[in-house]
Amino acid sequence: MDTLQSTYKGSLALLTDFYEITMAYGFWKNNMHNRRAVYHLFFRNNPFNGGFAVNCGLEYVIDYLNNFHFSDSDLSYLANIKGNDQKPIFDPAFLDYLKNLKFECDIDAIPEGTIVFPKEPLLRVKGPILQCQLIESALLNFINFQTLIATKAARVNIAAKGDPVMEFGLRRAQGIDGALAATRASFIGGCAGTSNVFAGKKFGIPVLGTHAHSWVQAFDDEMAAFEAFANALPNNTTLLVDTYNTPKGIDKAIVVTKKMEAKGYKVSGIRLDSGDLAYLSQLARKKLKEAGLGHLKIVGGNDLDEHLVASLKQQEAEIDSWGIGTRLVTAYDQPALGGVYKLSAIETKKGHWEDRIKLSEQSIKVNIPGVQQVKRFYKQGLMVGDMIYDERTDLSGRVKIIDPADPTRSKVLDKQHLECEDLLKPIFRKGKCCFQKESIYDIKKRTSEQLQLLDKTIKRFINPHSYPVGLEEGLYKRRMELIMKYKEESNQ
Ligand SMILES: Nc1ncnc2c1ncn2[C@@H]1O[C@H](COP(=O)(O)OP(=O)(O)OP(=O)(O)O)[C@@H](O)[C@H]1O
Ligand SMILES: O=P(O)(O)OC[C@H]1O[C@H](OP(=O)(O)OP(=O)(O)O)[C@H](O)[C@@H]1O
Ligand SMILES: O=C(O)c1cccnc1
Repeated sequence: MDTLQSTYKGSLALLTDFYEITMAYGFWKNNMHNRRAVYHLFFRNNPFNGGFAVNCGLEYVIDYLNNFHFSDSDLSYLANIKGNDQKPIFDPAFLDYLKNLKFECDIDAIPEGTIVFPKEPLLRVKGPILQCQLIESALLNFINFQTLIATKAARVNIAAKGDPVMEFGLRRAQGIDGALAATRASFIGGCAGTSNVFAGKKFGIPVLGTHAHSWVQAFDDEMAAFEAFANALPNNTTLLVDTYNTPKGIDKAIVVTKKMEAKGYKVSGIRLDSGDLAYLSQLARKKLKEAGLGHLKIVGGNDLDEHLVASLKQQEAEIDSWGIGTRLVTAYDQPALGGVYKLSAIETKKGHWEDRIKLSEQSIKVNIPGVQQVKRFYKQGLMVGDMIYDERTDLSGRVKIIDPADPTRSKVLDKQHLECEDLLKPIFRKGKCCFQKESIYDIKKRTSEQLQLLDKTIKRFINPHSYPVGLEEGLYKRRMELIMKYKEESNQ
């Protein structure tokens, strides 16, 4: 299914920052628009002070690029944008050029659900510079948000230790796509399903849920509310027991459940949404067991995140499944990933590429030049290090990776003895998609398999161990030489 276009019908070419279009115009005016360039999309720090991120959002990128075109109404909108002289900024011949523009870049990207780390390219775009530049903002929008939420979901699921986590975020999400994309990313990150029915239909993922406090308030008493709900949905009933008094609510749910079970129905369980979730869930479990209903599931929620879930687990809360909204879909403690898209090489003559960097006071912010690829090394079933290298480099035998932020940190990786794979896979060639779209279930499976390959010291929430990502020695030297060259030039 075409996820993006079926929601946002028509052209999305204007889903960009205005400066991308003014630069495109500048390239065209200077007859540079067909000069080939390479850009990489990457982030600099793991979100949530964690040790990893879950790559997500590529499907939106593919949909967007498969349909990339400027519609007539886009062009007439651009034709009406005026400069300081009150005259149109763009030459009509440029708008004609945009009208006939066909996307023709090569894209390589890391598949969704892959565990990724700072500095490494999640996506590489190579092609006419005007086209590479125009798509920057949309690509960052898709990948930054979904990677952030998939990572949050993975963390919550790690804390839940295999218990199902239901994503309940629609009502607190940042707008429609903030909810939709967050539901998709949460599922990929490990959630079992969503309360968002629109997203459930669109992505083909399970919809789940219980009932609200308003259901109980709508009846004269709680028992009547429970009975009415259980009778209406006898095989899909989870009763919310905390509207008035939780222990009494549990007792009433037990009475109603026993009646339903006597009639042969299967009630799912109860939900707790306030108070001390450890104490109340233990109390509920005791009461349920005493009533012979130990098999009922207890759902817990209320402003939870990975830290509270971990704490509740440590307190031996008797919670079987978790309902999590606000803090998951809004990435409450870190509202943006901060991924960037940087030019790293340009073709100056046919077949001759020149490295490009942007200097910064902070050396970590200086980007990596070249045409990058990422090689991941594995040892005894665990990921042991990632090497960013220039794909034109001949790599034979042992390779050394160096941390660009701290050259004293280096690691020798032996290509002969370690298993390894290149992470960036071909997605578009000359503007044509060459990647078989993956089902959301396969992507979710990849996340869970990849998390198994990651040492537990990297998955912990407090002071996680930092996974080794370094530059291949030759690329490290090239970057340093470029930094020195540009620094010397700017000092002259
Ligand atoms: N045993 C526990 N350990 C740590 N945190 C808990 C525990 N039980 C609940 N919490 C969390 O503490 C916070 C308490 O929220 P809050 O002060 O709003 O209380 P409440 O019970 O929801 O009250 P209200 O009835 O007003 O909604 C929530 O984020 C909840 O998930
Ligand atoms: O706490 P979150 O992680 O954000 O999870 C979603 C919340 O949304 C609902 O509350 P709300 O008060 O909106 O409605 P309700 O009457 O159904 O509880 C639900 O009860 C959860 O507490
Ligand atoms: O079904 C639920 O229990 C639910 C749905 C949305 C938000 N909070 C809870």
